[in-house]
Amino acid sequence: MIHLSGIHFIRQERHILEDVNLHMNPGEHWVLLGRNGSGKTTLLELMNGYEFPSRGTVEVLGNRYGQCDVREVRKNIGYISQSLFEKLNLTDPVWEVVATGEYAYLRFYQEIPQEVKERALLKLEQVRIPHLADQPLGTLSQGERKKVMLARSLMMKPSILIMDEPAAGLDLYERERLLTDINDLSRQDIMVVYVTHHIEEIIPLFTHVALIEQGKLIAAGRKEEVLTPENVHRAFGVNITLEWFQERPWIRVIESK
Ligand SMILES: Nc1ncnc2c1ncn2[C@@H]1O[C@H](COP(=O)(O)OP(=O)(O)OP(=O)(O)O)[C@@H](O)[C@H]1O
Repeated sequence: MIHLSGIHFIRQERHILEDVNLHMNPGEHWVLLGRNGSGKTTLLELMNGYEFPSRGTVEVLGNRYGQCDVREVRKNIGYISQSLFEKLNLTDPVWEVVATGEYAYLRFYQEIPQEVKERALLKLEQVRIPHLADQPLGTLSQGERKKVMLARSLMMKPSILIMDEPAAGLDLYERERLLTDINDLSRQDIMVVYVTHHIEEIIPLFTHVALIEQGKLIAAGRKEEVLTPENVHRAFGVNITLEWFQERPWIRVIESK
């Protein structure tokens, strides 16, 4: 599905990604985990074809970037990020914001077909906020806004859904509600790629983890094998113990004296 091979990404003489090899196959759901500035968002931008590597190849859904029409490939990729949210109009009603996801437009300039409106309402039900359909986007809580983004990205039936820190800034309650909706995606035929710095956001849906540190992959593979205290220490520079509870990893920080 997504194959990054021998990726180097150099900008302004800085080696931002160095020899990254990452292969994500059908049936897998991935978390990219690493500190601030480690290169996670850059990896997502390469997968979306918004950036091109200085060296190496990117292949998504059987299409090699540089030899295909990236815009066509993007029609199968949902992307949830803060920068996309900032482009949406806060005065638009929620159902309309969701409906625009159908065509990957930011706004409609003509009447929205009834069938598209109905599908938008269904998506809002799926993320458990049907009652907010007519409210302007700007009146929603941060957690509700993230759910709108999720519903919107599902409108075009993506094969891959890429999320860049969707739970950032949410309180515990809102974060867990959003994670429940994301976990429910296991019932659909969508590969999820999720970026975070928080280990406890690795919900049961996710099968694989890639740990990144200063542009290099420390480890990538099945989550149980990658999430060792040694690897986490290499990625975050913090000593921890890690416990699995209800299929999620939870950490305790060990103070170094
Ligand atoms: N086009 C660019 N030109 C110069 N520097 C860049 C460019 N793109 C990314 N960087 C730098 O590369 C590093 C990695 O950035 P990136 O946004 O990928 O990190 P991240 O892991 O997503 O961080 P965060 O968790 O803080 O969002 C940062 O230091 C950033 O400033």
